[in-house]
Amino acid sequence: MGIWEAFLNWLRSLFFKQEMELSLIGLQNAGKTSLVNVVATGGYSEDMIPTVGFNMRKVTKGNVTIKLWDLGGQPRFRSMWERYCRAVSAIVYVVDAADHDNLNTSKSELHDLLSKPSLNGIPLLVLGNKIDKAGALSKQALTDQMDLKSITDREVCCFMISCKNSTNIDQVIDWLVKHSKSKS
Ligand SMILES: Nc1nc2c(ncn2[C@@H]2O[C@H](COP(=O)(O)OP(=O)(O)OP(=O)(O)O)[C@@H](O)[C@H]2O)c(=O)[nH]1
Ligand SMILES: [Mg+2]
Repeated sequence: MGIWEAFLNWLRSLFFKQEMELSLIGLQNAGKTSLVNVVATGGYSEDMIPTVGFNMRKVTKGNVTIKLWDLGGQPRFRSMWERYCRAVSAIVYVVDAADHDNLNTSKSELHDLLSKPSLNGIPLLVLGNKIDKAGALSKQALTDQMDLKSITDREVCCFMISCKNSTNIDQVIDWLVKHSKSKS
């Protein structure tokens, strides 16, 4: 390519660079760290270590750089969720759609978090994970059980995914990219 074209490309990359920061929340074992791995590298493992505290990872998709805060879901880490959600463009809440015993806890933790005034209006993406498992809920059932219809003060979206089989991960990435902010 000519030098002029190269210059234009460079200029374009400056102007169209987007970035976003988001937090991954949800109970332990929901699959948050697995989702980060699938989005970042496409890799999946059964052998996961529970997240202690949090991890930060940067992932680039096209022109968008996404800074991901992957938080621990065990009860002792839940009190810090709110702090890591304050400045984000979106909250991603991961639910194990096949773990019927913990759905109620997952629902109340979500609604508790959203009741914090500091998080007013931040868009929410709810992901029902592990749909490869027999007994995983349908999207409608998850929407009902998580009482998502009662959330009316912000944008709410829900997808059913499997980190294991990479099902609907592209939809998740599309949604995230659409919610990124322009840097310039
Ligand atoms: N069958 C199935 N298992 C999954 C899927 N996604 C994650 N898992 C498994 O669920 C377990 C927990 O995954 P993690 O990603 O560590 O869960 P987490 O939400 O990060 O857990 P904490 O860090 O403790 O909050 C691991 O054994 C994963 O292999 C999926 O789509 N299908
Ligand atoms: Mg984790």
